[in-house]
Amino acid sequence: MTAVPAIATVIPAAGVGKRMKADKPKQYLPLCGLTVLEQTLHRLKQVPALQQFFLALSPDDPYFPELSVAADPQIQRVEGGAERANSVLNALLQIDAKAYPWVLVHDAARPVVRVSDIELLIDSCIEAGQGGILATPVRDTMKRASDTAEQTVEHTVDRTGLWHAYTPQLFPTALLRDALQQALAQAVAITDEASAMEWAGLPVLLVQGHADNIKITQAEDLALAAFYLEHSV
Ligand SMILES: Nc1ccn([C@@H]2O[C@H](COP(=O)(O)OP(=O)(O)OP(=O)(O)O)[C@@H](O)[C@H]2O)c(=O)n1
Ligand SMILES: C[C@](O)(CO)[C@H](O)COP(=O)(O)O
Repeated sequence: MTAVPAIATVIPAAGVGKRMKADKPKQYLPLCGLTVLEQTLHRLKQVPALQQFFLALSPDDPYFPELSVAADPQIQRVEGGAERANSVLNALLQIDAKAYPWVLVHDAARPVVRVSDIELLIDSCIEAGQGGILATPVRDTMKRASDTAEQTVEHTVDRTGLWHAYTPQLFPTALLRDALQQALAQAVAITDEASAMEWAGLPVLLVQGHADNIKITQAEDLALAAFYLEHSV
């Protein structure tokens, strides 16, 4: 068993939740008696290797100070950015890469991630000596839409080797920070940490996790997340 080095955890939580169409950002919506964000923090804090959290919040976030976790000394607040990648980079720039040579990034909007999957990701990446992501193979037939006004199929996409990328994503801190900073400086489209590492030509492990690690994005996701929270191990 390889010794686990110190890992900093970044939680992007500065989004507005446009697709949720709710009266507040989705990370603050109620879920099984807590907020979505608190449920996510509860999962992450069950992993002994995760001791220091960098929480990216909107500068004018009025909700977080009302939560009991606002007083948690393990949580350092960081100013969120215009896009998710900017929020993550702002957090990375606050991390001492010598003190925390690895960084795990996990969406606030993914409250049902299994502790066992997080630990599988950590063990797999540290053992391999390279970063990686939780992911699951695509199970549905995938279609590419035509660019006409009506929603029609242009063609079926070969799903061989296609995976859904989830979070957490775990990488060497300095490598991710530098790759993300350079990619954003060159206006590269970055939707997850792995895409910055790929752009920089660095390896990304695919670690198969459970498909119940859903990202709360639209209204129907809340009921599914509640079901998984009440039934997941
Ligand atoms: N500028 C941003 C945008 C998003 N996020 C965070 O990144 C995670 C995944 O992003 P997404 O699901 O897209 O959240 P939103 O951007 O809030 O959703 P939408 O695109 O519907 O507005 C969420 O925890 C969100 O809070 C962030 O920290 N900073
Ligand atoms: C990071 C992520 O959750 C991996 O699937 C996803 O890319 C976030 O995308 P979003 O559009 O910011 O929700």
